Amino acid sequence: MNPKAAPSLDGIEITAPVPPEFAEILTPEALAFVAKLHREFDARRRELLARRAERQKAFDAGAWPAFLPETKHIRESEWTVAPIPHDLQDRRVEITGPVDRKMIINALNSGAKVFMADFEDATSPTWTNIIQGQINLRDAIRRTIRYESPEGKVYTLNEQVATLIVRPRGWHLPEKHIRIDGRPASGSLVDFGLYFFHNARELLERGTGPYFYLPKLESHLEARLWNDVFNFAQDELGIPRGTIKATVLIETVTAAFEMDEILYELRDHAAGLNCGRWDYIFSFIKKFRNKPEVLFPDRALVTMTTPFMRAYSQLCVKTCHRRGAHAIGGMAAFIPVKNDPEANARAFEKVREDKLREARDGHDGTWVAHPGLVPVAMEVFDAEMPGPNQIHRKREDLVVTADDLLRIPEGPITEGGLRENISVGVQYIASWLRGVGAAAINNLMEDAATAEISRAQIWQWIRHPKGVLDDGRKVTVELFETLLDEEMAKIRERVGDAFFAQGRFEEAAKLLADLATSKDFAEFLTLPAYDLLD
Ligand SMILES: CC(=O)SCCNC(=O)CCNC(=O)[C@H](O)C(C)(C)COP(=O)(O)OP(=O)(O)OC[C@H]1O[C@@H](n2cnc3c(N)ncnc32)[C@H](O)[C@@H]1OP(=O)(O)O
Ligand SMILES: O=CC(=O)O
Repeated sequence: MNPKAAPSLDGIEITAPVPPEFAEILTPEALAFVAKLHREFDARRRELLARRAERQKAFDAGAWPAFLPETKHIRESEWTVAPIPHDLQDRRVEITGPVDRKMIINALNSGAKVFMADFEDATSPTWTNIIQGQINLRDAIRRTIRYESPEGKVYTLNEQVATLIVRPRGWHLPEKHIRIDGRPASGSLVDFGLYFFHNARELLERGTGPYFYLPKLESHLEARLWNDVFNFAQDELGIPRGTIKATVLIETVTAAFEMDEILYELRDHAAGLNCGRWDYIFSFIKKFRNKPEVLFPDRALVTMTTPFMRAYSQLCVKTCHRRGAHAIGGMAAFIPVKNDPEANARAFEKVREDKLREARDGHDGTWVAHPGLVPVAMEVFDAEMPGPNQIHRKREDLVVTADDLLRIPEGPITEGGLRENISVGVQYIASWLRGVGAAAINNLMEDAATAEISRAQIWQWIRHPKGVLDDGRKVTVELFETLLDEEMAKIRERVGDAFFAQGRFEEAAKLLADLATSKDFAEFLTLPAYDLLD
């Protein structure tokens, strides 16, 4: 791009305030770049979303996902992804977190190898969060970031920090405050475009690069769209193709059948795949919600050792290693428990077990949600993985079939499980509406993906003829509403009247009730919730 040419801002409209510090991100050049991405790719994005809806109709009519016959040659031929840069070779522990200023500093300083800065499920996409997040990342990359807490504690970066990877929003999410040619811009292209425009060169000059996590892909065609976006963006800024490196979250059941194809589409840009386990569970329930055979037990009973989950994570390892890419594990939702040493020790042990299984299965690294968990995961991977990664372990012994990927978990639905889904759903949505996209609830990390599981389960249990509690009661709208009232009373008692009144709990409960009881299943809770956000 010629920096001297005046960018055209025709057709670009910003419907939210732009104070001077936001204007440093929303420069005419950066906005023109985002608009170019939009004009080139938004129609395809919308076509791919329509394709998702068509596929849903086929699942509702009885079809199941399968390994695609038309891409057999990709699965069966030998090829590898392009070489992985030096600072993504060792990814044994990755910490994730929202693009909050203090947390960015804490995460980069945490001792983890990688920090995944999240514009997606850990961030409530208020206008301030999104644009301030870009400011925070810009300053972190240039090492000028500083934060002073209300108590006067000053935060700055250590000499040695984690490698930065950014997760833009998924293809389904709009950015309602930026309209281009009369349409809301894509959240993915806004997050990617602003970050890439402002930072790609700076990152390269500092010896790293523009690295991304790509969420919620449902097919290799969606990966192809990202690849085309990357090529276009690199050409526009005069950066060699292949500079961007992307790790794709395998967090939809349809993507699990297209892991080879996704890596193939992105082969010049692919760094690996990651098992986004919470969204994966959500996707499984969502895609098959209308199938009589599919009914999940309580959320707490579906874990990484449940056969369909284990099958998909093992297939991820095998696929990645055959293609020379990293297979990153997933998130243990346990976080440190304050003021209860026994519960804290149990949480750490759960995380340790989870990471040990991942390391032994062949994963090259894993996710943690909290700096306090970095040493636990690090210790496990240091003991199990002496080299920077274990891509050499090809795991040819593993055979994972379509049936393995589609094995339905079994187990009871309990009143406790229903109550937990209701309580967590309300508390998380209320937090999101207050502008906080990741929250500690009942000593677990909850983000958009975990709340999606909760509300999807309630919806399905109400509708499925076998949605029956282990004490014989059918889950109905009436039972849901009774328990919702009771859980709301408990939340009120716990948080106090004043916070309850201002904490958006009533709106959250209404939204949860709409999501759980409406005839149609909402694709993502963050879409109707976004209408309630500034
Ligand atoms: C399913 C998925 O998509 S997973 C990926 C997306 N989800 C996430 O990234 C969630 C990340 N985790 C978090 O946001 C947080 O850990 C929470 C919200 C769960 C808990 O946060 P808190 O309640 O602040 O925890 P806690 O009080 O124990 O924090 C202690 C310190 O660690 C910091 N901290 C906690 N988690 C993180 C994190 N992930 N990154 C950076 N710093 C963190 C806090 O800011 C706090 O810092 P301070 O002592 O300097 O003030
Ligand atoms: O994005 C991660 C997940 O587990 O979902």
